[in-house]
Amino acid sequence: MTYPPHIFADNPINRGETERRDEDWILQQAEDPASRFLPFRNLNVLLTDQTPPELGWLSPAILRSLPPEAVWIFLGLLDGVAHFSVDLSKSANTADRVEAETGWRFEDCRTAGETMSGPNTGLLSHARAQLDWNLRHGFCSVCGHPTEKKRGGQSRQCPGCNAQHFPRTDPVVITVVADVERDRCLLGQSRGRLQRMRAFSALAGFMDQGEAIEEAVAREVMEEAGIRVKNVRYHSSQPWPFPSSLMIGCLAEADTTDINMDDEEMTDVRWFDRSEVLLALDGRSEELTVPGPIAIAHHLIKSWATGATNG
Ligand SMILES: NC(=O)C1=CN([C@@H]2O[C@H](COP(=O)(O)OP(=O)(O)OC[C@H]3O[C@@H](n4cnc5c(N)ncnc54)[C@H](O)[C@@H]3O)[C@@H](O)[C@H]2O)C=CC1
Repeated sequence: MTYPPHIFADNPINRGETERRDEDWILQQAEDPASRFLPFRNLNVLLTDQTPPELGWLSPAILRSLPPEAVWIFLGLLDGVAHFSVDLSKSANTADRVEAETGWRFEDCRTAGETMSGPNTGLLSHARAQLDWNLRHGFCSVCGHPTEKKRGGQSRQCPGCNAQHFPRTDPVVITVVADVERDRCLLGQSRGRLQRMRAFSALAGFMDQGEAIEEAVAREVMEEAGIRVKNVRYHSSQPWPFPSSLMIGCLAEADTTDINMDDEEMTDVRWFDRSEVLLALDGRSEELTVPGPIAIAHHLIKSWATGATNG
């Protein structure tokens, strides 16, 4: 990894690719008192009451208070110890009891990413995305039959038609476009979260099928801002588990500079001078607010503004 790891990246776990092929081994690990379970409630994660908080791991005893259909997945091994995640959404009493007995709390994962420290945010993004995928794929998309968890939740299989299903990741390109001649960069405010925060960010959008990264960047910037780009360069990437995106961070140069905004998706698109962007990164600009360090957008903007390149 050439960039200092992003929040939600740098997962320390060994995913146990060989071990997870043995379904009996997984069941044994799920009963081993040394194993650890990370509970989620409505995709909110259990966090400890430390400062900063850490992931709230429980012992396998938690499984005994859950109905047999409760969804749990094998994440992998840390120092040889099996680590799992488990869904408590349908067991409100158990979830309430866990909070009362530990003094810990279930927290929205984005907030968790902002408040935790260290590489365990990578483990959190892995656990959230994989649990969410398993919860959403209880039925076969080919024949409609209920599916079965395989390899500890790394895939699902349909006993009706034998189709195998694997977790999907949705690639999203996100780009800071520079106007090299006038030393400014292009940022936009999309409807929704950025509009509510009155913030501007790098332009982002889901990749289409049959599209290269460079093509997706050019299309998204043209769609949202009406600007043609050249010299698209990859910067770094960030897993973004809401629910299953992979942010592909890029830098590009403007080939044209007249903005023609898509006002269905965007509320504003503007060029910002480097001096204004540097102030905004420090939270000292009256004109511009940019996303915080949890977002790859922040690091792309910073790379451009400070002249730092990556790779
Ligand atoms: N970590 C970061 O720095 C940033 C992360 N993001 C994330 O990137 C993603 C895309 O960003 P935006 O385009 O602003 O998002 P958006 O969530 O506003 O999506 C735009 C449109 O794409 C469609 N869509 C939703 N899910 C899709 C999917 N899986 N595949 C294809 N199309 C889909 C929907 O019609 C939606 O209205 C979002 O998950 C957003 O949270 C966006 C900007 C910064």
